[in-house]
Amino acid sequence: MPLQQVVPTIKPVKSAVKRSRLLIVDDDPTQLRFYLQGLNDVYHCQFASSASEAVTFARQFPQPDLIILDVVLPDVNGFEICQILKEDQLTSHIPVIFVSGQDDVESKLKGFEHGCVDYISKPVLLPEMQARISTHIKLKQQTIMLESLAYTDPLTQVGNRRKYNETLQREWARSIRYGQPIAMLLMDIDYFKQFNDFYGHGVGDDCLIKICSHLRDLVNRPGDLFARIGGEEFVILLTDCGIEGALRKADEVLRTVSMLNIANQGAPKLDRVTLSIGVAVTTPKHQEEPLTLFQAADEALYEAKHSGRNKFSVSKLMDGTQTSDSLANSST
Ligand SMILES: Nc1nc2c(ncn2[C@@H]2O[C@H](COP(=O)(O)OP(=O)(O)OP(=O)(O)O)[C@@H](O)[C@H]2O)c(=O)[nH]1
Repeated sequence: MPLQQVVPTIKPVKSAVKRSRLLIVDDDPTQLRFYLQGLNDVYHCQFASSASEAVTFARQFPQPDLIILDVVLPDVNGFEICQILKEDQLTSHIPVIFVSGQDDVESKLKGFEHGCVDYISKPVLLPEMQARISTHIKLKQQTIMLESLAYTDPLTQVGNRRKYNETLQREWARSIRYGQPIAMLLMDIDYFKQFNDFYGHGVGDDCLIKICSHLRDLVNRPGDLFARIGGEEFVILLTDCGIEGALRKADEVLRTVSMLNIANQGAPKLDRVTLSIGVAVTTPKHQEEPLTLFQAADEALYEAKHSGRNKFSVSKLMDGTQTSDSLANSST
C-alpha cells in the first residue's frame, strides 16, 4: 500500500483557517512532501525534522497554532518532545496532534498521557487530517476567546481581578525561583464618588475607560501587568523591578493621569481627576505569600490617601523598600 492512500480531498473553508500556522515535525522527506502538497495552500506551514528544531520553532513568535508531531524521530521521540512543550509555559498552550505508524491502543493512550489533543495513525488520509486540524484550530480559537473573556474587565478591556491573581501567583513564584524583586503599585482614583455624583455614572464609566486606556500603555514588559481589580482600583505589577523602577513608574502614572486633565468639580480640593498610589517592593522568600505584597501596597495606599491624595507612598512593611522620605509628593 502506498504511504498515503489517494482519496478525494475536502478543502477546509479557507476564510476560517487561512492564517493559521502549523508546525510540522517529521524527518521523513516523503511524508514532508505529502504535508507540503496537502496543507501548504491552506495553512502557513513550517517544518522541523528534529526535537531541538521543533522546540525552537514552537517558542519563536509568531508561534504555531497547532503542531503535527511524528512519534518516531531520530533524536528524541515525539512523546518526549510533547512533554517538553507541555511543561514549557511558553508552548504549553499549543495543541499537538501525533502522527504515527504505531496504531495500537497503548501507543495512542501514551500520546494522550503526554498531552496531545489527537492521534492520527499512518497511512494518513488527507481529508481526515484536514478535518481534524480544522476542528482543533477552531477549538483553540474558541478557548482563546473564552479565556480572554474570563480574564478581561468588560468595561475597560484591561485585565481583571482573576488575571491579576493568576499573574501575581505566577510571577511571585518566578521571583522566588530567580531571587528577583517584584513591585506592586496599588492605585485608587481620588474622590470618585463625588465625580459620579457630580457628572453621573455614565461619565464615570468613560473616565475609567480613558484612564485605563492610557495606563495600560505604561506597562509593556513581558510578565508585567496592569489590571482593574475593583471599581476604581487598579494595580500595576512589575517583575524583576526594584524600588527605583517602581518609583519611576508611580511618578509616570501620576503624570499621565494629570495630563489627561479630566475635570472633577465634585471633588472638595482637587479640580481634576487624580489618583493615589501605594508602592511595595520585595524579593520574596520561599515561605512568603503574595498577599504580603498586596497588604504592604494597601498600607502605603492608605497613607497616600490620608496625607493628601494625588501622590504615591512607599510601604515601610517590606524589606529593602524603605526610603529616607517614604512619602513622595509627585503632584504636578
Ligand atoms: N462610574 C463608575 N463608578 C464606579 C464603578 N465602580 C465603582 N464606582 C464608584 O467609585 C466610587 C468609589 O467611592 P469611594 O470608595 O468612596 O472612593 P472615592 O470617592 O474615590 O474616595 P477616595 O478613594 O477616598 O478618594 C463609588 O461611588 C462607586 O460607585 C464603575 O464601574 N463605574
